Amino acid sequence: MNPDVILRLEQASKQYKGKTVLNGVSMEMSRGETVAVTGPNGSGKSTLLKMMAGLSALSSGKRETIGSGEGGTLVIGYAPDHLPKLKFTAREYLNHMGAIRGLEAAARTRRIEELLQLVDLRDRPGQQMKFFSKGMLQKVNLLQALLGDPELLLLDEPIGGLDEEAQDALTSMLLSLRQKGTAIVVATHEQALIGPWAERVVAISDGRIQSIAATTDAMEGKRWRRIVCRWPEGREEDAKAFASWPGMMQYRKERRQAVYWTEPASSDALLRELLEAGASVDSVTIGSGRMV
Ligand SMILES: Nc1ncnc2c1ncn2[C@@H]1O[C@H](COP(=O)(O)OP(=O)(O)OP(=O)(O)O)[C@@H](O)[C@H]1O
Repeated sequence: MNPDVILRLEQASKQYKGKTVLNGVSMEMSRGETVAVTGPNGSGKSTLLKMMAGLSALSSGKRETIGSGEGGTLVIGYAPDHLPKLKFTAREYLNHMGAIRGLEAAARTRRIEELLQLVDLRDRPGQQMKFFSKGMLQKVNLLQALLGDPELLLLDEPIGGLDEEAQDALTSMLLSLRQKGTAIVVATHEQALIGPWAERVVAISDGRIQSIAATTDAMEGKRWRRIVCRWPEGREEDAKAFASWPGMMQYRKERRQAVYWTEPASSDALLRELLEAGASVDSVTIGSGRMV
């Protein structure tokens, strides 16, 4: 595994009662990498995040993680798409979650107060979460994911219910976490949330990755190699599997051709592997900036 890779899914599939909701998904997350997962309702975004979090078992395929926690564990923070309305106050709930994550009492209180400073929760003293608005619950949800100082942060539709001010605060929080080296995956419908902080956008539909693309902001001035090749009939899955090759910036299927944009440092190895795997290369182009 590439030394920066902290999580890897290989041909991961998920079935619920015989119905396939994720089908052969391969993807890697590296330290500090930021990814937005987009796709229509029911396409499998939440399922993908739960599998990445280790909360939902794979029906088939492989999940590997390597982190800097005890014994190489990866410290993951996960915020589901909503929190239930519980009979706890925000502090009680966060304290409870912090204890589950193994934070000792003093550190827990410090961390909770530090995190509460980041969001303007506006709860009343002693107010239980069952009386919280959707936006207030969402803020607590985000904070519980950040409690353990995660190396990988997984946020499922974090923007739902947040007012404009809170959305801006979330974006700047994601940017500063990225600078700190936290890897972030956000499942979202909101284009506004993608641009400023995500480097890659993974589009899924019908339980499969349809494309992986670098965002325009992330591409500014970046150099790439564009490799166009043809795969023999029936090898679509192999063609797509290369989309998660290390250094891959974008993959697109164009009629009978597969087009890969890769970082220059990875392009020779990628070319060799493509040829060895049976693809025939039509062209290699050098470029920078927007990938066309
Ligand atoms: N626990 C479950 N049992 C049975 N089916 C499930 C379960 N969880 C998800 N599904 C099904 O899996 C499919 C993918 O659901 P998922 O929640 O991952 O999609 P999504 O892209 O996150 O959708 P949305 O944008 O609406 O949140 C859906 O058809 C859903 O009904």
